[in-house]
This record gives sequence, C-alpha cells and structure tokens, in this order.
Amino acid sequence: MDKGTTMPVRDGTKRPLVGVIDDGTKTVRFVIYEAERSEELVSYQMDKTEVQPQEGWSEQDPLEIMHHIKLCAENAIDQLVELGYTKDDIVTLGITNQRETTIAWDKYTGEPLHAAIAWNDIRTDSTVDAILAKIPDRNKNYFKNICGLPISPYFSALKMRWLKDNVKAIRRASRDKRLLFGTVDTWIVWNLTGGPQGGMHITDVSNASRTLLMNLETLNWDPILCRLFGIHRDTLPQIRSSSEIYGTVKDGSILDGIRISGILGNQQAALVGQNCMQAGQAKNTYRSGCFLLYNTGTRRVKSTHGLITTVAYKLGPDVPAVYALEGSIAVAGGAMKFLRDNLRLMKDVAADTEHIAAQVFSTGDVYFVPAFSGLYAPYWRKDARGIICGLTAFTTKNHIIRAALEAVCFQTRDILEAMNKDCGMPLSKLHVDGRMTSNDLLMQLQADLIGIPVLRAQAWDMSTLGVALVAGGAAGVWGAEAARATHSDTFLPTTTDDDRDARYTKWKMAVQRSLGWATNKKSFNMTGQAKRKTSMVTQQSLDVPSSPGSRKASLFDNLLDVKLDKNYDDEEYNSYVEELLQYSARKFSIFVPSKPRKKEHTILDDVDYFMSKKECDYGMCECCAPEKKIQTNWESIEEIIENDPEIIFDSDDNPIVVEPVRNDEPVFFTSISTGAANLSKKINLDKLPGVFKSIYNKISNSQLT
Ligand SMILES: Nc1ncnc2c1ncn2[C@@H]1O[C@H](COP(=O)(O)OP(=O)(O)O)[C@@H](O)[C@H]1O
Ligand SMILES: O=P(O)(O)OC[C@H](O)CO
Repeated sequence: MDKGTTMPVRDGTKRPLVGVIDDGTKTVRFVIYEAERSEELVSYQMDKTEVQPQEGWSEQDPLEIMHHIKLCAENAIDQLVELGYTKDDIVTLGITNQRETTIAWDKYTGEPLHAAIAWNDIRTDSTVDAILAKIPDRNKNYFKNICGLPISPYFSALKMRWLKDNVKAIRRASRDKRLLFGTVDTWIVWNLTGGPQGGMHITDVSNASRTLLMNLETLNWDPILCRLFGIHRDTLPQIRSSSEIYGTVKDGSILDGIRISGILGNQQAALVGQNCMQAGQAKNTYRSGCFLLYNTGTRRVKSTHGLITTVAYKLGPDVPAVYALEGSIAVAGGAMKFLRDNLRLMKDVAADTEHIAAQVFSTGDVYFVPAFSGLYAPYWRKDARGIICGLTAFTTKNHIIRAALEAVCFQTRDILEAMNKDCGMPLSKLHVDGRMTSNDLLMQLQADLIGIPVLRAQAWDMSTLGVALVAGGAAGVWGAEAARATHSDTFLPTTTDDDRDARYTKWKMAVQRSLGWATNKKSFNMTGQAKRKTSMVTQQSLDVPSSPGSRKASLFDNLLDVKLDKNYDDEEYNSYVEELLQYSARKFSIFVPSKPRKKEHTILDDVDYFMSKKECDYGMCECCAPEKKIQTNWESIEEIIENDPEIIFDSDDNPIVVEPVRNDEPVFFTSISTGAANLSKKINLDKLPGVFKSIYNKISNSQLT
C-alpha cells in the first residue's frame, strides 16, 4: 500500500485505525474502525462453507477460516486507500468469534487434525450421556457451580472428548504430545503469530468460559473438569484477559507486524459494543442463533432457571472479570435460512422475510419451534426436535414464515422470564443488535410479545465494535469515555397483557410437543437400527456361532448376557438394545484390581469426594490408591493390541502399565442408563468378547479362555 497517498481522510482528522477479525458461524469479516468512532470505516465479508456430513453434524474448515481472514483483510485494506489511509495506520487488531466451535491441530505441522466441530453440532449426544453416567444422579447441572454451564453438546469439552474418542490421529497426537486444542480465537491467534514457528497458544476468558473446562472463580482450567472430560491441560491454551497486548502478527500476510490486543466471544463483544457495561444492563443479538446477555458486574449469579453464567469480559490482566447471565437460543436467523434452503419458501432472507410475513396479520395459530439441534436455554433439552404445529387447510407460507419470526420472539421471552426470576428485577427495555434486527416486523413482534420497548442499535454489528473498543483500549488509542454506540430506533409494545400471555401459553404448549422427540425409542424403526437388531436376532435364533473377535459377534455376546440379566418387555428391550448398540457397546471399562484400596472411590465415581479433597491430587495420594481403571473403546483396544500390547493409555492418554492381578477376578462391565432404569451390568466372563480376553491376558499374565 502506498504510504504517501494524498487522499484526504474523511473529516480532515486522521485517527489511528483498529482492525477487527470477525469469524461468525456463516461468515468471516474484516472490519476497520477509526479509534474513538463507533461507525465502521470499511469492511469486507466472505461466506464460509458449512459441511454437514451427517444429520445433526456441522463442520467448518479451519484452513478456510484462515484463508478468508487473509482475503477479507486484503480487500478491506484496499478500500482504505480511497479514504486517505494506508495499512500502516492500523495500529492494532481485535478478534471476535463464534464461540464453543472446537479445533484440534498438530503443534509441529500446524495441520488441523479434524474439521472444526461447530457450536451447534450435536454429534456429542452420546458423549454427554457417557459423561452424565459418571455424575451423581446424572445431574447435568452438577458442575454449574464451577463453570456456570450445564453438560450439553453445545460446549467445547464435549467436542474435545468426542475428537479424542473418535479420531485416531488425535489420539496419536495426544500420545505424542503434539496435540493442541482451541476455540476459533485460539486457532486464529496461533496461526497469525507464527503457527508452528512459535505461535501463541492463548485464548481469552470469555471464550474459555464456554468450554465447560474453566473455573469461573480462578479463571483457569479446572483440574476436576479436565479430569472428568479427559482433556490434558497441556493441550489447552493459556487463558488471558480480553484486553491486553498479546503479541504481533508474524505470518507474512498483509497483517504482518500489527499487534493483537483484544479477544472476545462474539456475544460478549456485542455486550461491550452496545455499551452494556453496567450491572443490570442487557442486550440481545439476533444472528444465526440469538443470545441475550445480562451484565451482573463482578458478581457471578448462579441461575436456577436454566440460564448460564459466563464471563462477559476482563479488561486487562490486573482488573477483575465481569460476568453475565446468558440465555442462549440455538436457532434464530437459522430458521429463516432453513425456510429458504430446505423448504424453499423464499429466495432471499433479507429481502423477502419481512415482506412475506407482513402479508398476514397473524400466524393463524401456527407455532414453529425450531429445535433443530435440541433446545438450549432455559430448557437444555437435547432430545427436542423442530415442529410446526397448528396447521390447517388455510395455512400458507406467509403464516409459517411469520411463525418462524415469532419463534425468535417467544424464545427471547422464555429467556427474559428466566432472567427476571434469577435477577429479581425485570428488564424495562431490551437493547438489540445483529443482522436480523434490520427486520422491522421482527422488532415490532418482539416488543409486542415481551411487552417492553425494544431499542435497536445504530448498526447491526455490535460485536466488531465491542472488540475494537477493547483492542483499542489496550493499545491506548480508544479511551473509556470515547463515543459508543447508541440506539437508533425504539419499538413500543402495541398488544395487551392478556393477548401476549395467551399467545405465550400456546407457545409453551408447542414447546412441550417438541420435547423428547429425539429419544431412541421413538426413532428406533426410523434409524436403520431395527435392521441391525433383526440380523442379531436371526443369529440368536439359528444359534449360529459368532466368528471370534468380530465386532458384530462381540456385540451379540453382550446383548445376550444383558437379556438374561433382566426381564424387559419388548419395547423396553428394543430401546435398550438400540442404546447399547449406539453407546455402550462402544464404551467399556475394564477394572483390574491391583492393591487393596483404603477407600471406595475414583475421581469419576465420587466427584463430591474429590471436590472437597483436591489435595488428594486425583488418586495419586496414599488414601486414594485407585484401582487401575482403563477406559477404552473398540478401536483403541484393537489399536493397542496391534501396536503395543504391554502398554495401555488412560483417558488422559498417559501410559499405564497394568499390574498383575493377585487374587481378585478381573471385572469387565458396561453400564448405561435408559430413562429410569440404570442398567449397570457386570459382563459374564463366558460371554466376554474375545478381544477383551486377549487384552486381559496380555496385561495380567493370566489365561482367560
Ligand atoms: N431481514 C431479515 N429477516 C430475518 N432474518 C434475517 C434477515 N436478515 C438476515 N437474517 C438472518 O440472520 C442471520 C444472519 O446472521 P449473520 O450475522 O450473517 O451470521 P452469523 O450468525 O453466521 O455470524 C441469518 O441466519 C439470516 O437468515
Ligand atoms: O456466529 P453467531 O453469531 O451465530 O454466534 C454463535 C455463538 O457465538 C455461539 O455461541
């Protein structure tokens, strides 16, 4: 870029510039702000490729993210010249990002080891079940005191666990100490600051608080949670504040040499951009999802009504963190895209939605619950699925599109109800932003359905402004008192309380109907599992000997044994078989008793004990000499036998050399839970799959036959 340009800057005053990288779920943007001014100067945006390899899965390409960032930056910087600036006027960079999306890569080659697993991907359903099985009462809120979050497929720890369980390359990298994990901010900073050549492996508190691994009090990785999910701390980034000079870009790109001084998750960034910096202020951002954050100051409010506690921001290494209560809605604008792409009810979301929905005065009593990947706050039901109900012969696409808009508003009301209960003081107005807020009809419906004024921000994008502020603050070019965003429009409620409440009651009825849809029982005949079961029954009835060591034969052996153990009626048995196939048959624990134990607990079986007795260092002390516990799955057993029969790896991928058994019998068991029934089952040795016998024999010098 030509430094000696003679073009005048826009009001004759040349200000330092702050560049912002915004990696959203669907788009990457690069935005440039002049310090102290709240309107963006220039921006450039590119769409990302979303891959859905299976139903409920959503992946992104980590390399594409980096590629798009560079191209967006080049294009935005090109536009600077026309405004009288050059690249050298960019004094610092901020990064704001989709949160929870998880990437694993090789620290020496920089290669991603798998596609990024997006925040709204629900492949970890059974991982959640496996983790819940280790927690008292299978209570998904058990660790909320520590990390503020329920155990849900939404959060990064589940995705990391899934990657370790299912991707050989990741297990190997972990074993060889080459594995790095990160949310997208971490991936971006590591690459920008040198990648394999000394890239910084860091994240900020707002992103770390979305992993389910960070302790909200210490603002560090929590050892208990890391242990529970089997994530080694060395693979996690260092947690830093949201506003400090972290380092300098060293990637040879157009951004080379610019400092990086701000990182914020995109919803927290919007809170800052909306200037909701005082306790009691809240904003709602409407994008693919919708996220309502309520600033609670330096106080961590624990929600008892289904909201989550998150870090809002920490404006420097030495200042306290500010927290927020958050109501997360998985699908908002995403429902419009679904109506456009899947049902083809419109051509262009931005141009058509409002116009089509405004052609009818109501939804005609149609309700649309867009629970495509379950419901997040305040329900946290991964078994919910989308429904459109109340259809009649008069229903048109206008009603359905309007119902999709109302669904965003009702979900916001769900969150507000919970928030008002948790905070004790109802919100008197709602600040909104996000691309969807350009839809006036949506804004009016929102005011009507929550009964308080809705204040639309002056620009739809408050996230990039927010991180520009914190990055500019750390770089000393954007003071705390500088111009901040204001709202440009206010939408006042026009409905009565009675009308509002009647419609909300109907919405709750619709939500009820969406719950439990994704249970195994209901989907049994639809998923292809029925076929697998039939083939096993055939095997059973013909008494065909199973081929030793084969995967199918092993499953069959287990199922037989379980069936003998309990009398299930057909339906229950069917669902049990299905669940066993999906989860339990892949996840076994092998306990090899070694020394007599003083206490009956392990970290995963007695969390309370470990919570109160951290000094026991998770089983390494005298009082807790644990039995050797090896958690593994079919693939890793086979791999271990193949590669190194003498050594086995625990869930942290630390090698364990298993001691020979003395007197006790080895115990092989599998445990699952189907609704009320807890089906923990010691596997009959006669039915033990061949592969377990051989591994047991190898590790114990015994001869099970
Ligand atoms: N005028 C509109 N009315 C309704 N929905 C809209 C409108 N404009 C955009 N949207 C929806 O808002 C979302 C825009 O999200 P965007 O800010 O691009 O994304 P992301 O969440 O990927 O970062 C899209 O899902 C789109 O369907
Ligand atoms: O990219 P968005 O706007 O859909 O934001 C996604 C959220 O950060 C997920 O928590």
